[in-house]
Amino acid sequence: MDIIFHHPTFNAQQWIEGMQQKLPEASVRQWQPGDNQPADYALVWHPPVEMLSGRQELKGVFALGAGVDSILSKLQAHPEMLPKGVPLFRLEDTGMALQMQEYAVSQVLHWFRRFDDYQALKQQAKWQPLDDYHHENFTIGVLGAGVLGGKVAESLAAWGFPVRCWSRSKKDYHGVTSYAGAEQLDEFLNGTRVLINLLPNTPQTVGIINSQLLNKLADGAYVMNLARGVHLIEDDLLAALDSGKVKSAMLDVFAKEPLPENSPLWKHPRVAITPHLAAVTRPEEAMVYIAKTIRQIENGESPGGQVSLDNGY
Ligand SMILES: NC(=O)C1=CN([C@@H]2O[C@H](COP(=O)(O)OP(=O)(O)OC[C@H]3O[C@@H](n4cnc5c(N)ncnc54)[C@H](OP(=O)(O)O)[C@@H]3O)[C@@H](O)[C@H]2O)C=CC1
Ligand SMILES: O=CC(=O)O
Repeated sequence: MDIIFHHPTFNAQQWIEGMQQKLPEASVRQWQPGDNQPADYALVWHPPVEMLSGRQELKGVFALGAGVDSILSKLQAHPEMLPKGVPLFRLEDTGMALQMQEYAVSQVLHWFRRFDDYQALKQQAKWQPLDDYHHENFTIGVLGAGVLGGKVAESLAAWGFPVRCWSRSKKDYHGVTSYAGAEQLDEFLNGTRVLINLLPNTPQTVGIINSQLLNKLADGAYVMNLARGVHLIEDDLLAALDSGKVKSAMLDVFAKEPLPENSPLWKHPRVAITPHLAAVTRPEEAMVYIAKTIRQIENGESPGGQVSLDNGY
């Protein structure tokens, strides 16, 4: 079995040795331009078109992340990049759900305990106890209730918050009210105080967090974007922050990354920023998952994690 690997920043040696150890029967190599020797599987992130095109012999391509938007958008321009019938897999959880839970829970508690307000008071050397917020007025809405959104929603429900989620199909997560489809989006938004985005980037979800949507949230809402920058219209968020409709935002992803130095988001006192690391690929967990999936394919089973090219996620 031959496996080729390409990632613009990961330590290729670590991945080659790790995969080799997990699949001793495999021969794993870092793909180099000009290498068109046969391969059974490809592990990729931002793959050059020539790495995959024409490789009809592939039994699977593995995206080394959860979101496959960058691969799918490249496929639009170069459909030959994924030969017909070759399945595309992505990482499901592999340690990312826990990271997303840590990120979301810590920030929700930060807002709920009004640490942002106390930080602002501290700047003025003001000793001033504020009114408590109450769980019943702190409804959390998670946009996108898949592998990551579902786990985030459940972890926040465990803290006693009213939690709801929105997805294409109905969910049954513990302590979480499920809304599904475009027809239930308004109901989901109505009363949502904290909006957390974990949708995939698809033509249906681009620009979904816009003025219209923000205006449907509870007054003084909080917005956390953990999915993709293109989901959020940044100017609409800034307007909602300035009007007071949105009280604070925590952003991990941006329409343009790295976020340009002249973006007004940097200087906004009620916007917190992290550089797209809410949940990163953990090599060891990812390799265990990929090796298991490869074994399932080799045994003729149908593993999970296959991307639907029709749905775009
Ligand atoms: N900032 C970061 O560091 C990271 C960001 N991400 C982002 O998080 C995203 C989510 O990952 P993951 O949870 O694994 O993905 P999943 O595919 O498991 O979940 C996606 C969810 O979105 C729902 N959804 C998709 N399209 C629509 C739509 N049009 N309307 C309503 N709901 C929709 C799906 O509904 P249904 O269940 O019904 O299909 C599903 O619940 C990734 O695509 C990636 O962009 C991921 C990792 C790290
Ligand atoms: O943003 C990261 C991913 O895995 O998707």
